[in-house]
Amino acid sequence: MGNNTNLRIGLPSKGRLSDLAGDLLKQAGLRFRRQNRSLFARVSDLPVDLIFLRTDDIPTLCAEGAIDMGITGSDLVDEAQADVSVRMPLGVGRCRLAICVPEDSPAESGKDLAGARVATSFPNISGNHLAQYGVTPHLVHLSGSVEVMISLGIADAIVDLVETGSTLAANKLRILEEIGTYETVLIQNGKCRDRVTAERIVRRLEGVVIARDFSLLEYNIPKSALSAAEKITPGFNSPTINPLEDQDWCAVRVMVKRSGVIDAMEQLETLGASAIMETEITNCRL
Ligand SMILES: Nc1ncnc2c1ncn2[C@@H]1O[C@H](COP(=O)(O)OP(=O)(O)OP(=O)(O)O)[C@@H](O)[C@H]1O
Ligand SMILES: O=P(O)(O)OC[C@H]1O[C@H](OP(=O)(O)OP(=O)(O)O)[C@H](O)[C@@H]1O
Ligand SMILES: [Mg+2]
Repeated sequence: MGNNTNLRIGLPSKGRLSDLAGDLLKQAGLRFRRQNRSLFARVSDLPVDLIFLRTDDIPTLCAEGAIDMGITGSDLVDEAQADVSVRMPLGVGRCRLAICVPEDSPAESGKDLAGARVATSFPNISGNHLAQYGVTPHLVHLSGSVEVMISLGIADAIVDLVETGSTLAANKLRILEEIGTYETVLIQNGKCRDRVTAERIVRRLEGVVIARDFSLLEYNIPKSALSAAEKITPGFNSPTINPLEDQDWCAVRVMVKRSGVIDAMEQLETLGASAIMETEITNCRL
């Protein structure tokens, strides 16, 4: 282990969030090298140690103070009922938690699950969700491969994560009801060892997460159409507008949601804009 005063951040040691978390930190300028499967890495030039842990242990270990911050799924934070605060969503690892039943089940909602056997890795979330209907199912707590439990005869319904839905289709299951949507988050505990460094980490990650979500759009527009153009591209705060040699025109620089860039470009062109250019940004401070 490193120095006892260094900020400790817990990262998934394996699984689908492991690379996503490591890439985010690297893009945010944290330089580290994880020696083959080592559970610990020191960050260059910052008083930060990275501890590689199981994704589902990170909320509890953060609440207990073993780590000060962590990257994990918000589903796992809720399930662990851990006393941590979510500092920011990280824009990756989006998924839904759903109650699922066989395709040919007559059930119409979670209310129809009274007395049913429900297999899940999320007994707390599932139990609390069904309790709001006054339904207390028999919960079978498993750590994985939950979808197969209905055909094994262990369960009548399951509660599991759904992303594309292909695992459900392969097991001839359908969604009965969605419980919630989740994503990868940065968490922090209340007794953080080094708050100044923790804030620097939050600001750095914010820069990366916002940059991944936005593009920089530049275009020239007749001044007469400027206010209409500003409605299409209002910007993060407000657009930057510069004069052009032709006094009837101006140049605009503005942040635009990446998912809406093509649409915005088409609308601007229709308004009479020219030289419309999208630039990808990798990091920003707003
Ligand atoms: N399709 C998905 N299925 C499961 N989890 C997903 C999915 N998409 C995003 N996630 C997120 O990833 C978390 C699981 O991360 P984990 O590191 O355990 O990966 P894993 O690939 O499921 O590993 P394991 O092989 O141990 O099950 C979930 O809690 C959820 O937040
Ligand atoms: O909707 P989909 O895109 O099919 O994704 C959802 C599936 O992926 C996860 O399983 P995982 O691959 O983590 O296997 P596990 O059950 O061994 O954890 C999850 O538990 C679902 O089974
Ligand atoms: Mg899994």
